This record gives sequence, C-alpha cells and structure tokens, in this order.
Amino acid sequence: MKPHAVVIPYPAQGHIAPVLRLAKILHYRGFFITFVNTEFNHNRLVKARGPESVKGIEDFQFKTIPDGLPPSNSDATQDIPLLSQSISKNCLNPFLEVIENLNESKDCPNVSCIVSDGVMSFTLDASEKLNIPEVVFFTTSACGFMGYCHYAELVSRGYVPFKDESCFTNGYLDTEIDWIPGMKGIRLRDIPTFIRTTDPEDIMLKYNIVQHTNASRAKAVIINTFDELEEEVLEAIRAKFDNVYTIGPLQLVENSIYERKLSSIGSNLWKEDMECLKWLDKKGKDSVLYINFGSITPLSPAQMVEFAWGLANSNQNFLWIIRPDLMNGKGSVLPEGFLENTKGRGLMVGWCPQEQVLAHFAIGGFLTHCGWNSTIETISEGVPMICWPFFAEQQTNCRYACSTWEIGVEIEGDVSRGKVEKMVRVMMEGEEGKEMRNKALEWKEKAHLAASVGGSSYYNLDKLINETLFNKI
Ligand SMILES: O=c1ccn([C@@H]2O[C@H](COP(=O)(O)OP(=O)(O)O[C@H]3O[C@H](CO)[C@@H](O)[C@H](O)[C@H]3O)[C@@H](O)[C@H]2O)c(=O)[nH]1
Repeated sequence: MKPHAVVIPYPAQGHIAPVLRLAKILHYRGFFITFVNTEFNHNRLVKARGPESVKGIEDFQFKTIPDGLPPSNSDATQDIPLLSQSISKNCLNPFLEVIENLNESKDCPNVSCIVSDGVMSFTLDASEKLNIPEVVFFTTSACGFMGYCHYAELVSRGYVPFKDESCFTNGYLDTEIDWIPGMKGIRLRDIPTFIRTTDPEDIMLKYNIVQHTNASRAKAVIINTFDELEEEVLEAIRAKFDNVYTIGPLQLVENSIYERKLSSIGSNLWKEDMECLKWLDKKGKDSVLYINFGSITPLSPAQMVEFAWGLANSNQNFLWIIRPDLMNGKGSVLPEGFLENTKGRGLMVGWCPQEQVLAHFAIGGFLTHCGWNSTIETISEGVPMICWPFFAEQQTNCRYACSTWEIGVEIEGDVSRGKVEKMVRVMMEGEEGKEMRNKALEWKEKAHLAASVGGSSYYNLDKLINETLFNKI
C-alpha cells in the first residue's frame, strides 16, 4: 500500500505554487497525494487552466474545502487579513471531514501524513486529533521565517506594537535588532512587515505569532532554500527546531528527479501569455529588464505612472507583467504617450510563465517585489534584482539580496520615475549591474549543485522522505 500524503497550501498563488511542486515531487517518489485547495482557488484554476488541470492523474487527486468567505467571482487575490482570519475560524472542520472521508474511502490508501503549509497551522489540530503525523512547509526564505519566529519576542521586549504613528517615519524602523540569532545587522525595517502596527490586536501580527509558534508542534519544518545561501540563519533555525529540511530551490530539485515532468497539473491562477517568450527570442542577450510584482502587490495609479515613465526614460527593453486585476476595475492604467514612447522595446502582458522568462537568455535583470518564489527563481537562473519590496518578508529578502548575496539594488522610499530610471540604468548599463550579474551567476551555480544528485537539498529531500515521512507510517 502506498503512503498517502494530504497536502494543503495557504490559499494564495505564492503558496500554492511551491506546495504543489512539493506534492508532485512526493508523488513521483511513490506517494498517493490528495491536494486540498479552497473552493475559490479551485474554480480559478479551472478558469485559468481548464478542468483537466484539477482532474488529477493516477494516485494524485484534488479535494476542496470552503475558505469561509462569501462566494465571489473575482479574479484577484483575496484580502489577506480577512482570508487568514477566516481560515483560522472555519477550515478545521471541513479539513477533518476531508481526511475522515479519505480514510473511509476504498479508492485510496489511508492517510499516512499531512504536509501542510506552515501558515495553515489549524491542520496541526487535525493531525493531533486523528493521530496522523504532520510536517510543515514554510514557503518563505529561512531569513523571513526566522524574522516571523521572533514576532512574539519583539512583542514581549516592547518593540511591537509601535508606540504611535511617528514610529513609521522617525527613524524607529532603523533600530538595529542584535539579538536574533543568525541575523547579524538586521534592522526593524528588515523584519517581515506585519510588525508595523500600533494595534496590539492587529490580525496579521497575531496570525503570524500563532502560526510560527505552532511550527514546533510539527514533526519537521521544510524550507524552500539551500544551505549555502542562508548558512548562518539556518544554523540558528536548526538550533531552535529538531528537524529542519532545506530542499530548495524546489524547481531545480524537481528538474533533477523527474524523467518526465507532470505538466498537466499546474498552479497558475491566471492564464499565462506564452507569446512573450517569442518576443524575447528576438532580443539580445541580457538586454531585457523583466518586471513583475507577484500575485498580491497592488499598484496605485500614481505608482503605475512613476514606474511607466521611469521605464520609458531609461531607454531599455522591458517585459512588464501587469496583472489583469490591476488593469481593470481599479483605475490603474498606463499614462498617455507611454505606449508610443516605448514601442518595440516594451511589452506588457497580464501573466507569464515566469520561470521560463527568467531562464530566457534575453533577460538581464528583474525588477521585483522580492516575493520568495520570485527571489529563489531568479537566483536559480542567475538574474540580478532591482528590489521594490512591498510587504511581508519581502523586506527581509530584499535586505539579504542587496547586502548578503550582493545580487540586488533597492528602490528605497516612495517610488519616483527618477529613481526607477536610475536603478534600471545601474542594472542594465553599468559596471555595478555587471558585478551583480556575475554574483548572481555564482549563486546560480551553487543552487544547481545543491539541487542535483549528491547536493544538500537533494540529500535533504531523501532524508525528509525516508526518515520523517516514511518512517512514521
Ligand atoms: O506572471 C507571473 C507572475 C508570477 N508567477 C509566479 O507566481 C509566483 C509568485 O510568488 P512570489 O514571487 O513569492 O510572490 P507573491 O505571489 O507575492 O507571494 C506571496 O507568498 C510568498 C511565499 O510565501 C511570499 O514570499 C510573498 O511575500 C507573498 O507575497 C512565482 O512562483 C512566480 O513564478 C508567474 O508564474 N507568472
């Protein structure tokens, strides 16, 4: 009888993608998989990729649970605080029901383990109630994860909540935090942003304290990173948790183990525009800047205008992904004259196959919000970054990219066309850009080594499967 893993992501794009990838890897390694999406995202997957994409294949099935929010036809990411609150309140019972039904079913083996997104920690209640072992997968960087793990201490030491609004602007954010192990030189502004509140009851502050405190209840913690990239912080994390498995970059590990990839099952919630790859084919090596702010970041109309003119004035080639929900309904549109000005050298599409784009020879830089998937994907392809972190642990990733890994520059403060133009030129024309590109290529090599047979992440995946997941069955 096959081992049966029930796998559940937090219901947002940046989580579904890596968690699904891990599920596919486990399937390849002999697990029966039940992948649990929320009904909302299940419907979006059907819309973006067709019903085939959620039909499943042999020994890989999809199930759904409601997220507890009112039904919606929207094609945008749900409100994160509302969603998080609703998940904590409403998802345990439907999740228990899914597992109980699976265990009664004759069509699949009994559930032998739960592989849950670390920020869906209600699943630990199910694991304990049903006596099924659980491992938690944090889809952030190790540095971001460690930042979150210290939220409770930041509160108990009186740094958080902020005393008043002036803390946002009076230099308080530059306070150095010298007591988080493995994170030398870190400042308050580099810690995941949900601490930036004056409200002790802030939903995301409290949510993250609960999720990261609960991590120690799991049998193991999985992180999509590789040892060499985050050595110091990982050492500190390993001192805190018993079993920590670094198995990233997952996309490279997946490439190493698959003879034939499971491409029928995918995770993109928006339809990918494949034409942009053909457009890139016609451009020179390292000559195009890729711009994408991920699945959640909102852009105000004013920010959109500043980015647009910054790009136009830089005179560089660019591929800019503007999510459909930013173009429609919210009034964010490109400024007049922009399209004519950038004709032939600029392309805008709604959503793209990002990994393929980053792997394209024409891409020479990535203007990014520093979501962890984007960051680890760009490291995997050796593409340096212009960082414009928006929220969550993107600030932490930005800090490491710009200082520790030396592959990025940051657009600091409010975005302006002048800053954008300057940074784009630094990245695409200057000596500094070349140095960052070389450094990024070094990291790429290390990432590939870690993920290939005999590398640390490849080895850790084996260990996770053989020592933790199989062993408990
Ligand atoms: O046109 C696009 C745009 C994005 N992607 C993919 O979508 C994912 C986006 O993930 P990420 O870069 O991490 O951004 P977010 O969607 O903003 O991710 C959320 O989740 C991440 C993982 O927990 C966190 O690091 C971020 O801070 C949080 O905002 C990546 O795999 C991309 O390859 C595409 O395939 N095509």
